[in-house]
Amino acid sequence: MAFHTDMSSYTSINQDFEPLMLKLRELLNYFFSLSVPVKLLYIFAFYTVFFTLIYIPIRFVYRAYFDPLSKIPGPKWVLISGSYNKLYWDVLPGKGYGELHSYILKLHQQYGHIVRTGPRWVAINDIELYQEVYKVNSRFAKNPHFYNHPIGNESVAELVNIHEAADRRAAYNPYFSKQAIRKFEEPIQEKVSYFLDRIEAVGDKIPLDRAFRCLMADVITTYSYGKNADALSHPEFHPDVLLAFSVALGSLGFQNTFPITVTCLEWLLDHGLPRFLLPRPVKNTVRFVEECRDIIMALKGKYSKGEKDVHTIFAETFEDDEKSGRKALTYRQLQQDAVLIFSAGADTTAHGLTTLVYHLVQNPHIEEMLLNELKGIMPSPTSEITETVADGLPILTAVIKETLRISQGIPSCLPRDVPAGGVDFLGYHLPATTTLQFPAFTYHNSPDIFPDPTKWDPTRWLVGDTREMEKYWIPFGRGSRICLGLNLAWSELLVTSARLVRRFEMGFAEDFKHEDMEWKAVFIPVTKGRLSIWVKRREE
Ligand code: HEM
Repeated sequence: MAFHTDMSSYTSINQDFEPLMLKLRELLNYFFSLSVPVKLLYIFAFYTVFFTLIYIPIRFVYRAYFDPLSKIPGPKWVLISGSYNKLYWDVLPGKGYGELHSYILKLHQQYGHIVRTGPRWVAINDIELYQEVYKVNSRFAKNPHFYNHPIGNESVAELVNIHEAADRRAAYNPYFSKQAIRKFEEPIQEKVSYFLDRIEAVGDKIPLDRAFRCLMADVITTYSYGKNADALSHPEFHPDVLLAFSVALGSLGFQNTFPITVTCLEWLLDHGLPRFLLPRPVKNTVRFVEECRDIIMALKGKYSKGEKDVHTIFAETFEDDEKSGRKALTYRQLQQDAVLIFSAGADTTAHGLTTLVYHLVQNPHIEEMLLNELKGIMPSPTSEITETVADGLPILTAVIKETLRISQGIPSCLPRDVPAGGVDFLGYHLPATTTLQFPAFTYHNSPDIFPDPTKWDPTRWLVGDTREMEKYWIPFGRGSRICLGLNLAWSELLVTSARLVRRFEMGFAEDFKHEDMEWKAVFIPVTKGRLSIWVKRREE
């Protein structure tokens, strides 16, 4: 069979393209003749136009209509860019900053129990599914993009590998059991006594939120490192160490989005960058991290010489554990855990106590109920109360539970990833690596479970069957990654609030403004301003 080719058509196509090719060649010649900066400018302009007019719109259409998650309801704007979402909620100052939890609550009210909140993010409002995801030995691991801050990505809280995390926690768990904390009661009582004396001496315009932070910092450092940070003796309750910690906390979103900046800073410091060139907050933060590291390394040195007289929760991490096969922690892991335990132990509990006093002052009838309960056990305003006794008091327990519900514990989303094989939730298939969000804020604000949910009302815990409320009460998280310091925090909350309320009448100071108690979620809740109060010792 013969093939007949019509060569004349090829010739005509070539002729059609010739002017175009010539134009293109001219353009290229022109481009190569430009200086380097102008060339770079052109490249930048080309990419900008390509990304905004072609890549982003095509990707958006795919995400909105063809992606496996596209059937899940939710607003469309969140699909434009995951990176932009991160900037909007965690980095850029503005309406969104620290408010993702409340946005998610609104989305549930609008779209239902499951809602798409980003290209790969799905938020869920269903307590049975929460329990499935946050259970002991769950297959849903912590999300590696969220739990990734250069200052802590090797710490126990940011370990995303389930087995590694279980191993590390096994080293710390014995120090955080109820019995272990009870053995430590004396130093807690001592520090609470000093705290009460200090605020009594100040009397008026006490920045109580800061004083609570100092108290918690002193407890956690004594408990963890066997070394008191001595924050409470600071005249304004604002020592450098806590200032540094606030800076580190405030920069978490930035660190997470631009980790390279911290890596560069570390590299520069290791290679001789003079400290005086750093702005004061950064300098303080660097010093804070280094101090935690030095304390922990000194302890390790002592332990390796057999001097084990100092109590430290790090004892099991200094050497290999032959029985379980666990390796000793590296220098960096130890440093990061030292920083983490300090930070996890100070601000969370302090924010809870701040919220407690803020509401108690506004609800004298609850204060009266609590005081009467306490008077039955603490005969004088300066009486102490043990954790064991305090733990059985119904009104005190109700006040703390309601406070942690309102103050949220950690309001951030604490995201978990769908494991290999995907899952079917609420009628939708969620493929592996979908990131699930279950902020406590959603559950603590369920109106069917907690009627009038924004109202601080401890009496709701005192009537009828509270089992359903307990299920929805998740300030410490649940499952294998539940708060490591839960028993310590509970003990601090009980003892501090009981002794504070028994000893003092309290009121807002003249300079206090309610708007100062508005908070944003910077991982944990951070209030806009100070809880400024006066205290007066109650009569015997
Ligand atoms: C009222 C006080 C506290 C609250 C509401 C609270 C809340 C939480 C929550 C919700 C988590 C889970 C985070 C996640 O899933 O990523 C957590 C983890 C953790 N908490 Fe607390 N916490 C408190 C006090 C403390 C204290 C006093 C310590 C002291 C050691 C502590 C140490 C930790 C650690 C190390 C983790 C990480 C555990 C892991 O990832 O396996 N917390 N906390």
